[in-house]
Amino acid sequence: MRGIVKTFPGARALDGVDLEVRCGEVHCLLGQNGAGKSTLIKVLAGAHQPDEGTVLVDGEPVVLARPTDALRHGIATMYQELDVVDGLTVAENVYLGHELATAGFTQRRVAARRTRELMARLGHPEIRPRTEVGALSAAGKQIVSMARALSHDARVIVMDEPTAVLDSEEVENLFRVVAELTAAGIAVVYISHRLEEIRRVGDRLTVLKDGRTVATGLPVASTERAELIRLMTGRAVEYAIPRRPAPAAAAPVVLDVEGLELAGSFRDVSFTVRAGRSWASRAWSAPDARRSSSPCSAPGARRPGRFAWAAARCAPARWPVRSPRASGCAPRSARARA
Ligand SMILES: Nc1ncnc2c1ncn2[C@@H]1O[C@H](COP(=O)(O)OP(=O)(O)OP(=O)(O)O)[C@@H](O)[C@H]1O
Repeated sequence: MRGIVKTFPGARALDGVDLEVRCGEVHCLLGQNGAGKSTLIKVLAGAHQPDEGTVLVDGEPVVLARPTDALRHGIATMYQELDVVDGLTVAENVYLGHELATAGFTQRRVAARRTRELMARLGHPEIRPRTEVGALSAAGKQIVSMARALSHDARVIVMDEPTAVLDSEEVENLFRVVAELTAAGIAVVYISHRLEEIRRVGDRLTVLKDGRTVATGLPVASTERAELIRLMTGRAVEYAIPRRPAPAAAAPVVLDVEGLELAGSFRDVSFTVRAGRSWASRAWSAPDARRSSSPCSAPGARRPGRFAWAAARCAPARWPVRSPRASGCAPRSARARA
């Protein structure tokens, strides 16, 4: 992609972006919110038309006027907001928009067989072709979306925040699939905000800021984290994440949680938070600490600090949560702090 410009009313989303992706690499696309990543991949997917710039496939300029053009050139996109149809079966979703040429019953049988093969390749043979997609978890729907990308014989697969809906085991499976795809020469454009993940999975990276390419083709392995933050924010790391003065060791406890449990979601979570401290959760990395479908998993509740309070408000049976008042702090300021 060369010199891509895209303007919306009131926003110049892309202001001359360059991106070069090679066969068999994982090319990570980084940038803060609003940097232009989604707009760029929508141009690549044929969903947006650029105002200026060129897209080249194998060195030849192509026009991606609609999503089917992108697919024809082997570019498939898995969007963050899962684009599967709940009321259709897995096989119908995989072949949606490019139904097999054979008719009726034969078509359904062939689609089912190929879908089974794709699911086995993706490490999920338990996802049956005739299952209705609405019955699958978010992670299952993502696998269907990936199977659809593979069914197009894609040469470039764009993954927009693919791990956002996955737990740690499913993330490992995704990384395995990505390694298999790249070993077969398929290029993956990988968008993520998680720098550790990029470090694990990526080969090269491109950083966008305010609709411009600020770095492209950097090797992931030798690019320091601090450099990435500087490129994304335009500021050195000490300014992007200012140092906080260390809290006094004897600072009062504002929140004290012991043996927190929500059946099927997490167990035995204990922590205390002292005034002036931030608290980083380890709960979500515990083997059995999975995302909950309870009200505790409401947006924001996954953020560790708020999680503590959101969980406290859900109040299941076994929660010896000691109130800030008991530890001698004014509840109001404690709540504000948390
Ligand atoms: N359809 C639209 N109409 C108007 N402005 C838009 C539209 N789509 C994107 N923008 C604007 O373009 C800029 C780039 O947005 P974009 O969604 O591409 O960023 P992003 O890097 O993907 O951010 P995020 O990580 O939050 O998804 C933002 O200022 C956004 O508000």
